[in-house]
Amino acid sequence: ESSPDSGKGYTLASVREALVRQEDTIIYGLIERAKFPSNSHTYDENYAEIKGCGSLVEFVVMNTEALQAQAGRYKNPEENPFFPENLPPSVVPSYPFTEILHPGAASININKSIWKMYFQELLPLLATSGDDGNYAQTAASDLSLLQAISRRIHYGKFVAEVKFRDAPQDYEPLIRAKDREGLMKLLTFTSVEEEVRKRVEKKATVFGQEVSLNSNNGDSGKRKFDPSVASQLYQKWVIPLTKEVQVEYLLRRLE
Ligand SMILES: O=C(O)C(=O)C[C@]1(C(=O)O)C=C[C@@H](O)C=C1
Repeated sequence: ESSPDSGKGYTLASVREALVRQEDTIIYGLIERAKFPSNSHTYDENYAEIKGCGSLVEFVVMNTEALQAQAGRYKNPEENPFFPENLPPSVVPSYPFTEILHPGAASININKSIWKMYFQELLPLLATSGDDGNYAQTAASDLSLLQAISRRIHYGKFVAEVKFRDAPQDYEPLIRAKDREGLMKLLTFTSVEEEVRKRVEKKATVFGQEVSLNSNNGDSGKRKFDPSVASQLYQKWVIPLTKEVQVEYLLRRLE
């Protein structure tokens, strides 16, 4: 058995609880990004003219990640950088994070796909067209939302680990056969996915409403963003990519 045997506190129920809490962070992130219009200069390589960085958002993300790496962010196995190349080492004392994951987990980082999805698919649904000049703030809100989405998707590593520990006899033959389809089927719980999508849409509706003290006005019906964007995000990208991470993790689990 090559796996670390610590991490007994992790159960399928506890990792699902963590996923539920992360929904809040993602929805707040959507609300914060929706506060700004599209601000296309943030993403325009010809606008920023920053050497070696491309667009302003890349400049902000690369430099923020470098600073956060020094402050120890990526010592936590839940965190995965968007630009892992040339990150400076941590300058702070290390914390003994529970080593529940198989070492192969470190080689899984699908942030390139998440980045593409975010800018090509999600942002056009979320941001209304316009320009208010707040490019730095826009880039900062993109980064914190990207980090929340990335953390959730890569949390699939933890989900896969507890599923494997709960039923190694079911997973091992599929892993040895490199049977991606079989693994995908075994780790899928359709009814749980349905619950996740419904809860996310409900949270997006509740968190996104205008709160008024004047009870006569009641709910003005004004929304901070379209709740269906949150459910689409989960249905089309977050859940499928979390499952992809689980398959990738399981394929490395017996190495
Ligand atoms: O809760 C699980 O079992 C997960 O694997 C997480 C998740 C999700 O991404 O929300 C993914 C696959 C399952 O079909 C159900 C839900």
